[in-house]
Amino acid sequence: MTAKPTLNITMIQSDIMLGEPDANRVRVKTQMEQAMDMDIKPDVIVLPEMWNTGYALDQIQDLADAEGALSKTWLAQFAAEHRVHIIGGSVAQKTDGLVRNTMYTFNRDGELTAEYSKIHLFRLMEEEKHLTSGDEIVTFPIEGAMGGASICYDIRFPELSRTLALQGAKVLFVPAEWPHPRLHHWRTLLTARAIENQMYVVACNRVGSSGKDTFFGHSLIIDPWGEIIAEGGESEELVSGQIDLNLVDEVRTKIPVFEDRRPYLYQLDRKDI
Ligand SMILES: O=C(O)CCC(=O)C(=O)O
Repeated sequence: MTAKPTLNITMIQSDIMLGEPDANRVRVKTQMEQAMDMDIKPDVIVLPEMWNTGYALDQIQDLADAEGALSKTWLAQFAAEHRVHIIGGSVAQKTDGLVRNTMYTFNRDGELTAEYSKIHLFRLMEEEKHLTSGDEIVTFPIEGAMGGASICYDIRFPELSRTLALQGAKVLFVPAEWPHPRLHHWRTLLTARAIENQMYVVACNRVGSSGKDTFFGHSLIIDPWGEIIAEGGESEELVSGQIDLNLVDEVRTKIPVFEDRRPYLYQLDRKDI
């Protein structure tokens, strides 16, 4: 399948009710329906991180979606019914007794195209005490091109987005629950990932508060030059923008970073440091 050069993206910059998966599903579904009612209908809908439970980590063993079954079923149905790609943010899901922070993606036929579990767990929020990390780097087809999966804290690890780009990803998707006061880090890291990998970055952050954390939204679409195409405010909203996949090739031709790499010089591992 040849790539559709332009894609309309809508990010669901939602608030999330702590520990209430049923209510969150209803809320997110309503917002997705609003997105499909817009004049410019999205080709791709993107949800935030852990939208089913929020960071209800103390109760996560009981709240996590068993094998992600419920989340997968209704996201697949929505994708097929509305003929839209869905980057399903992430959900807490429990498989074989282990809870992971997992992204599911679907194509317009409602077929599951990828399953990615967050590989870098965020100790500042004690994720590592309650969740099990994924151990696989994941790309997926999207309209004839390739998307790369990452979740929130993952963007602090440039090795991940570089590996995804080397595997062919042209768009990096980043569902997040990123709180104040680190807005400067959010913008800077996302922009850097876009510029250094000459790829689009589509980052959907939640809003609202939970415990001591306030999540600032500012969902972003950034192009391969590092220019901001769309940015949300700090309240619930749909944040939309159009991406042009041809621009990725244009930028990579103009400044051939991938040809100029010297990978054999970058081979340090921990024992060499
Ligand atoms: O890296 C950060 O500052 C925020 C990361 C985070 O909130 C997360 O991974 O859930």
